[in-house]
Amino acid sequence: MTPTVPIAIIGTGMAGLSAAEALHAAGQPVQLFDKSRGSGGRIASKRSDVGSLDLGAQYFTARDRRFAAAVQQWQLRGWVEEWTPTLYQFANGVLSPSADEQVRWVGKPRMSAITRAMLGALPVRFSCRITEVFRGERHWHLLDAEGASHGPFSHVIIATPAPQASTLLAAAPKLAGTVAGVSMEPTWAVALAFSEHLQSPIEGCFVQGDSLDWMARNRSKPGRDAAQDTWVLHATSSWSRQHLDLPREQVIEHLHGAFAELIGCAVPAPLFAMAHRWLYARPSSAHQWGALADADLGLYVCGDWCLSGRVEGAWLSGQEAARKLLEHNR
Ligand SMILES: Cc1cc2nc3c(=O)[nH]c(=O)nc-3n(C[C@H](O)[C@H](O)[C@H](O)COP(=O)(O)OP(=O)(O)OC[C@H]3O[C@@H](n4cnc5c(N)ncnc54)[C@H](O)[C@@H]3O)c2cc1C
Ligand SMILES: NC(=O)c1ccc[n+]([C@@H]2O[C@H](COP(=O)([O-])OP(=O)(O)OC[C@H]3O[C@@H](n4cnc5c(N)ncnc54)[C@H](O)[C@@H]3O)[C@@H](O)[C@H]2O)c1
Repeated sequence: MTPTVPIAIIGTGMAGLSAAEALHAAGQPVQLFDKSRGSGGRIASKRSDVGSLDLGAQYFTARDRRFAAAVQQWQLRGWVEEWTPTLYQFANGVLSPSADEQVRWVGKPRMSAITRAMLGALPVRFSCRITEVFRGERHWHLLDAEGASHGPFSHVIIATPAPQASTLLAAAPKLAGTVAGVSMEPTWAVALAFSEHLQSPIEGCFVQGDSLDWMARNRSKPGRDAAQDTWVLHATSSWSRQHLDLPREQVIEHLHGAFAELIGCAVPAPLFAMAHRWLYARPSSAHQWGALADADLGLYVCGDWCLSGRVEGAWLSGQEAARKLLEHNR
């Protein structure tokens, strides 16, 4: 490996940052890219007039020993805290308490605080959508949507949802074929804020319904702005797929209605409402790939969809991409 030529990492979600951290710790220079204005990907917190709202990942669990050790470090640094919501479930038309023993973690004071802290001072270019990944005589180069080229790079790690990764894999047709076979499901997310606190004990609720899948009281998480009663609602994959192009106001109206019917208390008109569409929210099925690679070429692909489709899976997949890269180039 030529230590002065950096490794390009496309995507600053949990998978890309996990790979970046591992490579940086091994003394390898990295250069990150993201099409968004900030890091985090689906670990997203939207700043709004009613405080910061976690619109993507709501919390995460740590079942793998290695991930649990990383989370322990994050906790010591104050990046994450345990969230202990009063949990409910809605199943077969019945709303009931559903407490359990599962430890659930959230970023503090917002979910995206974790990825922001992981990025630290690593070199990154935001608002830079990579459209092409190509190999020159010795090194890799990237082309962005503005037509600018970036490089040279010794290796490239693509850490995006599968449908976005497959379009960047023209240099490795076999890998591209595998990745193109992964489908991902959408999720509509809606945030609502009420000026008065709703008369409900619910802080998180797993819903088995036609349209709603999950609802959470944002202010029940540690470090959140508690002035308003803010809620985040997620629609099911199938409702989201069927209503992919519904105007945002209608998505808000529908999910607000479903929420009001379910929660069992008076629900006034929200003083704030917004909707966000996640096109590639979760893989349709889980895989056990860890990370994918054409190691001879120097191309690696990682993301939650290579494993469990959760924050933990994304972190593990990034670690695995870095491990494969370092091992192949020892
Ligand atoms: C609504 C919702 C709720 C969820 N709830 C939970 C939960 O409660 N618990 C849990 O564990 N998981 C949850 N998840 C899943 C979790 O968010 C993901 O598993 C994890 O964040 C994925 O990380 P990633 O790095 O693989 O991908 P991403 O976070 O999607 O990161 C990919 C990054 O690549 C960038 N990118 C894409 N294409 C390009 C390009 N061409 N050029 C440059 N940059 C590009 C994107 O902007 C993005 O920042 C949820 C997801 C959603 C959407
Ligand atoms: N909306 C999306 O796009 C998206 C994408 C990825 C993950 N997620 C969600 O992220 C969560 C992460 O999963 P995890 O395994 O880390 O967390 P987890 O163990 O809390 O939940 C896993 C699943 O188990 C069930 N469950 C857990 N505790 C329950 C309880 N007390 N009462 C009733 N049902 C309960 C729910 O169906 C839940 O979806 C899941 O809820 C998943 O649906 C959502």
